[in-house]
Amino acid sequence: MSEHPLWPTQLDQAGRALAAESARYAAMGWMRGTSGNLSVVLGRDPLRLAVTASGMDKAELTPRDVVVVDEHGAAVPDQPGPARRPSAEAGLHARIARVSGAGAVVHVHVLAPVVAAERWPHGVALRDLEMLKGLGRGAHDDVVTIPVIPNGQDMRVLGDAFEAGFRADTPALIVARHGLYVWGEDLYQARHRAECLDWLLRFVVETASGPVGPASAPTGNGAAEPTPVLSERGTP
Ligand SMILES: CSC[C@@H](O)[C@@H](O)C(=O)COP(=O)(O)O
Ligand SMILES: [Zn+2]
Repeated sequence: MSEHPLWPTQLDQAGRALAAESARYAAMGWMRGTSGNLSVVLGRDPLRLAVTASGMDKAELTPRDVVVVDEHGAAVPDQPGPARRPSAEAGLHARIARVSGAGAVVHVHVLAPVVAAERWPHGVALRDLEMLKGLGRGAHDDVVTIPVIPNGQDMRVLGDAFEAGFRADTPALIVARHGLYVWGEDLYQARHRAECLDWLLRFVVETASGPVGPASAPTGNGAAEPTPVLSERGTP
């Protein structure tokens, strides 16, 4: 018997949405290989999320390739669907959903955030760009700093680092040398934010100037000097 009587219906709806969104991100090249994962909140008391199953081709997910997890990202007993392992990063999804109050969290392996974090490892500052309105922020007279945390495999450590830098008005996080997390009220708001943020981060990466070298003094971007990166064409 399921923990919650609404689960089978809720999970079916969530599974359809998660599979459709995953296919869309995969077609965009943001979920290469088996990378990336998505979640939606099913309930808050106690916290329960439907998260994409681990290690699967995210272009090919079916509505049954989702797992219900708890506030720590652990699969709860008596899942309605087939046995699946939850995303290895479900713990960070749950933490983000709990701390931010978001209804959906998306994690994609898109390149621009990772390149930006390489250049500004203490946070990527964005300002004076119309696309900031897509994050719910001002196009002018506002500086939006996207936090950067180090990569790791322990989701509690990543969750602590996320929470330490969390601001309610900044719905995104870059995990260095890894990828991007964005959240919103639902999967659609989260995607719209992710798309705007990709544009913004591509802009700052492609318009950044200055020598490539070890991180040092702050720059006009409000973060650190660049460290070595490859361009999107793969050249230094
Ligand atoms: C190219 S595999 C990348 C994974 O290690 C991980 O970072 C990822 O995004 C997907 O993990 P998953 O467990 O399938 O949700
Ligand atoms: Zn990942």
